[in-house]
Amino acid sequence: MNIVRNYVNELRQYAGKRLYGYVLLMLLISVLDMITLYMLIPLLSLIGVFGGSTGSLPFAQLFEPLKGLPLVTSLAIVLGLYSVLTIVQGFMQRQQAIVGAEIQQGFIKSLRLRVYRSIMRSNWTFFLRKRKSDLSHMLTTELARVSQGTNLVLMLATSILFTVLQIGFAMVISVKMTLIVLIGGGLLALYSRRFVRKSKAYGDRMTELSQDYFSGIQENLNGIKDIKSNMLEASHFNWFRNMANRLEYNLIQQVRLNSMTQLIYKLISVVFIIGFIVLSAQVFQLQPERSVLIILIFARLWPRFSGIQSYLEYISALIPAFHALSKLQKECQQSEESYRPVAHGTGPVQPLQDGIRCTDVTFHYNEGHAAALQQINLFIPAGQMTAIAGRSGAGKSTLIDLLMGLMEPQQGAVEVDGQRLTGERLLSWRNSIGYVAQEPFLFHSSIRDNLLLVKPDATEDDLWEALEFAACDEFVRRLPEGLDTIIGDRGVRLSGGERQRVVLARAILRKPEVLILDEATSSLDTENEAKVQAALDKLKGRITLIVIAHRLSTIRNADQVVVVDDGRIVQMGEFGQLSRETKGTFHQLLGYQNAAQ
Ligand SMILES: Nc1ncnc2c1ncn2[C@@H]1O[C@H](COP(=O)(O)OP(=O)(O)OP(=O)(O)O)[C@@H](O)[C@H]1O
Repeated sequence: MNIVRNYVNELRQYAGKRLYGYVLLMLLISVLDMITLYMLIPLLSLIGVFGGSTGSLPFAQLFEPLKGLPLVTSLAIVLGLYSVLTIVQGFMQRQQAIVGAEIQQGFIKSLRLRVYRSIMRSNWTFFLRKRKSDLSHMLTTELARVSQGTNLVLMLATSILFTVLQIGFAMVISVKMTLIVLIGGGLLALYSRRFVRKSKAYGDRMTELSQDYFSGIQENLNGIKDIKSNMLEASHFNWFRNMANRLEYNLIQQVRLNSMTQLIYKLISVVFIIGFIVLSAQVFQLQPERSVLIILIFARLWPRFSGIQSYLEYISALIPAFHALSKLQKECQQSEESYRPVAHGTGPVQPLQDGIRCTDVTFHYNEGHAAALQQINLFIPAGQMTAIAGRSGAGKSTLIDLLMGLMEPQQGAVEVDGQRLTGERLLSWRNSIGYVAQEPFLFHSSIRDNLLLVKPDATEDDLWEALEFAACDEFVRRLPEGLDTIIGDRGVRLSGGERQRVVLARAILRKPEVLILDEATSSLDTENEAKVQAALDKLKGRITLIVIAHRLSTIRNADQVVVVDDGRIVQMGEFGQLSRETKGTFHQLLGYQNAAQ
């Protein structure tokens, strides 16, 4: 129930005055509806039905003047009035539809922006916990369901208002008859609550199923090369078919439920109408014009009434989507970065003076699981090159992530120039870093756009200087449109080595205080690696370099090599010195590599 209240509150807060405008239009349309309905009686009376009498109806005196007029004139007046009212009502309905759509779309846009902003402001640990496909699912399918729900809520409100007004009108015609209908309707609504609950259960199931469907498709498409090369198409198609069957089953069950309640309402409406006619004529002995009017009212009201039930069921099925989005926003808020993000290039930058220090740092990805890093004590001096080496899974990338302030250690501290990495200091620290990840990421856009992303005001010369640094100027010149060549989805049209070099150029373009390379040259051939190596050597002393390298030859010139094994620092020192420690891990790693070459 809370979630419904939250939803309505959010909708009210967003729509503000427009919501009142919408309600006012609803009210006017319903009133006009009643008037046009009421006008049918004098019309029928004029053509001789009810023996020309409407005297027993409320407001009947309004039609008295018509009686003295010739039939054609009075008919023309009534029909003219009827047409004008219907046309005005039509215009109002159009306006109501537009305002409704504005409220619905505007609300969804604001929700979409809020959810996406919350996701963007979340810290790295949040993304480690979440499946990316779940986030895409929230921003697409679940938002679309909430949008659909918003439309239904507005329609439900319209139906409720219409129903209340028509019931009020019916009361004026016959209190007893209306009370009978109300009691019947009330009992039916009570009985129908079970259908609403069942529909909510289908909605919950739909959220789960569509989440699995979405993540499955995304994973399969990401791994399509493996699937094809290992002939796994058939088993993946089976998974897909199974998923499609479950989605189909769930939706059909929901429609079965909804159509069942509609059928019950229809059957009951037949009983009501028959009972009504018998009661009005035989028991309450209503005048024919009153009977016709009240039957007309309820005949039109009943579909609305059953519509309310139908809306309630569909809305209940869509509530889980809003719940899931609210939960996601809450999670994001709990994982919010300690600083407010700023536009790229506008944030503070603080030069690294002394260095980065880790004191007794211990980090677990999951509570209760083995630590990925334990008791790390390390100092990375400013302006020097520090290399991190170790076996696969030793904890090198985890250490880098902690140094960048992407994650916080559960024990110990990471300090930059003696300051903890929180709030403004974290912002200025991140702003000072150029980072090249293991799997370099490029947008589907031109090379120029990919570079300008980090420094929009870079000149042509700046761009080429960065490309030259990363040893990719030659291959970019050879591309059909040079810098303006569009590179495919995540840069797939470039080779692994070319991608790495463009990303390195992008990182260097910012002229960062600290350059962090996580196996950033692993896909380069020997010639290009030597070029990048020479360029990095030139940077020594000017910026702080932190490098993870599998190929140990690339860190020969490092000022300091840190060897990590099983989450601990096992050796630390200068390259030559470590290679001479014959019992050490580093010597072993060197031995494996020499043997492999
Ligand atoms: N997101 C994660 N959740 C849980 N455990 C993780 C996660 N990322 C890494 N680990 C674990 O932490 C340990 C260190 O991983 P890390 O990626 O830091 O190693 P690495 O030395 O960089 O390895 P590689 O050279 O293969 O990239 C590994 O045991 C790994 O399984």
